[in-house]
Amino acid sequence: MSSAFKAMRLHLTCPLPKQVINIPQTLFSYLITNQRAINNSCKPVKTSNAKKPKLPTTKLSWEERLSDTVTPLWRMTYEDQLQWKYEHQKKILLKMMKELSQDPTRAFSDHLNFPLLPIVASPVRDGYRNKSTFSVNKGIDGNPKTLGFYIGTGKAGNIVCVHADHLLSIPSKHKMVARCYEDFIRLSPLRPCILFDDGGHWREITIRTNSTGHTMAIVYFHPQSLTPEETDIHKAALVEYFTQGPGAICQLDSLYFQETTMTRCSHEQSQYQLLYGQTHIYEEVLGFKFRISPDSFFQVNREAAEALYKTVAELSQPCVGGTLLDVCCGTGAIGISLSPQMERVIGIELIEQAVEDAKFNAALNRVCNCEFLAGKAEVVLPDLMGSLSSDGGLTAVVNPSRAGLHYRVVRALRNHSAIRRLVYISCKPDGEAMRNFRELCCSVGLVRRITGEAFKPVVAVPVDLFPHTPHCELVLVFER
Ligand SMILES: C[S@@+](CC[C@H](N)C(=O)[O-])C[C@H]1O[C@@H](n2cnc3c(N)ncnc32)[C@H](O)[C@@H]1O
Repeated sequence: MSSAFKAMRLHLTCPLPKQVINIPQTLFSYLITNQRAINNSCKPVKTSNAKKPKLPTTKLSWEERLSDTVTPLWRMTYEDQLQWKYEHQKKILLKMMKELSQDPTRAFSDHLNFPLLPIVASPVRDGYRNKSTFSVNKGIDGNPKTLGFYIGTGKAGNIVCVHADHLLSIPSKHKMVARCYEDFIRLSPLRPCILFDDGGHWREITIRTNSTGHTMAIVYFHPQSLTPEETDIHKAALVEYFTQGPGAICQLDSLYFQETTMTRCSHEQSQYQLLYGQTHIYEEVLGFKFRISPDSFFQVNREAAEALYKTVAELSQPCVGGTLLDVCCGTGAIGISLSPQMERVIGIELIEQAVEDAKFNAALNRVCNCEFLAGKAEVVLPDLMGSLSSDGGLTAVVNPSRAGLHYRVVRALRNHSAIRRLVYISCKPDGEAMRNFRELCCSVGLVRRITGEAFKPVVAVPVDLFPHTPHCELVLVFER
């Protein structure tokens, strides 16, 4: 048995403090005072008839199978993980070079003709996530009110929800809140919402923590045909559970509730309702303080995010003094942390709560040279480019989600001749980002209305934000 495997076994046997597993249910009474709410929408959960999923034919336990799904590198030493990721990023860059070399008018070779610097390790390896989302579905014992992560797929109809107590990437506080929420929904007469049209209500929970231990929980709920008054009863029960019931052990600093009929919903589409506690969570990165709203993005590994932002700052050194465009800026972390070395920072972000946070964060840190614009980058940036002064130079840092940048964003950046250096940060460079790399580097005329000089990649640095998983952030610098 490998030492990593032994370590995991140990982890599996003592995942949480005992009192969290044995939640004293007698302390807590579910506050249902409105019988109509029960009659109308609360069919009891039939656990006895629930079909148990088939046991795996292999000798792997469910926990090992989940680890293999969520953190597939967990069996390797961290040094081996870094080596694996480095080689993987190299393969991706080689693929990029191969694609770029297809452009006959550009003299790209199909090998790496720029440096791939050593991978930057995460300062923390276990329990590093500051945000986790636990799903609700049928567990290994068939209980449909099980909180964890999925094995299997909806398409194959073989989803099993496995408790995440043993997962190396998740901190014990998140596991504790998830277990308590599971206990709560098991006490609730409302059914879980496994499929949106199945009439159930309780959905996933997201837990955010900061480095000082503050905890925010966001419960997602499908209202189905409940009236607001009926829903209020269940919100009150949730608050009671986490403030006076067994869930009080979690010491939540804020509890949010979002009623939603969609998989993912912004605050504008359906409000995040603060049920109790503080409105925001705060985090410190590179000496700057950041306010984070429930709807805002924040890098999941704070310590490694510091390493990422330091890397970006070093790679942006040649542009000191000019204007920085922080495209897809979230709560402003990159722009604000780079603001001391820039004359001006302009951030663009889709999520309104994140833009509000970014503006607040600039003021909180007494940073006066940052401004943040709300909207889709593909709408905001093309309009902005014409009015941008190129005095002192113009640099872009882009950090899109997995969907990559819209073609109009790339076109706007390429067609502004003052941008000589562009830093592209991607956690999935072999996905849609690859299309962006082609659009940034293709010769003029190859892509519709791209008239600006082409970029070329000059240096790449992988930064590991996600130990035990195959993912890492790739920082890729383009110049022209
Ligand atoms: C990977 S996060 C990066 C956030 C930030 N750079 C940071 O380090 O915290 C990607 C961000 O892009 C935003 N986003 C997604 N699509 C966008 C779009 N079309 N226009 C502007 N922002 C977008 C997301 O809301 C998210 O905040």
